[in-house]
Amino acid sequence: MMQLPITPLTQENFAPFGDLIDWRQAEHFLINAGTTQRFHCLAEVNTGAEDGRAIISIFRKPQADSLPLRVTLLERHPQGSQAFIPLNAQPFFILVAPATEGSKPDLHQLKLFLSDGQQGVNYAAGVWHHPLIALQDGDCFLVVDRQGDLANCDEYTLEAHLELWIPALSASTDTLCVHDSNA
Ligand SMILES: NC(=O)N[C@@H](O)C(=O)O
Ligand code: NI
Repeated sequence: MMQLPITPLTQENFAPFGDLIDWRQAEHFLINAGTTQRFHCLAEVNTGAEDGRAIISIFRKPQADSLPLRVTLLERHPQGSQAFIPLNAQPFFILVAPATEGSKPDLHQLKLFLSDGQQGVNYAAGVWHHPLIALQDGDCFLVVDRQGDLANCDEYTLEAHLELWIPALSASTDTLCVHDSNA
C-alpha cells in the first residue's frame, strides 16, 4: 500500500508540473491610475510547434465527480500547456506526475494537490495529469490550451491490478491511498 500525502499547492511544490495561478502568492503592480492591481504573467501559454495557437474555453461539469474517485486514466498534452482556472471558487483536486520521455507516467512520482478554489494551475507541455476533477455539480473552469492539427493528447490507462483512489474530502484528506492487489 503506497500512501501519498495531499501536497500543499504552492508555486514551489507545483513547479515540476507547471505554474500555480494564485494572485495571493504573487507580486503585482498598479495600473489604471492606481485603481487596479495587475498580477502580471502568472503563467505563459505554450502552443508548441507548427500551427499551434492559444484558445480559451470553458469546461463545465454538470455532475461533479463522486469521491472516493478511482483513478484509471492519466493523460498528457505533448504539444502545449493547459491551464485550469476555477470560476466558482470551489475546491478541486489536481493529480499530476512529471513529464516522461516514454509512453507512461512514473506512478511513484504522482502528486495530489487540492486547490482551495482560488487557485488555478497551468500544466506544462507533457505533464501527466488526471482529466478535470470537479467537486460541485455545475462547476465551471476557464481553460487555456492549444488548438492545432498535431495530435495533442496521450492517454495512459492504469493496470487493472493497481487501485489508486482519490479520497473523499470528509475522510482523511491527508493521504491518497494506493492499493496494489499484486503486492
Ligand atoms: N480533453 C480535454 O480537453 N480535457 C483534458 O485535457 C483535461 O485535462 O481535462
Ligand atoms: Ni488535459
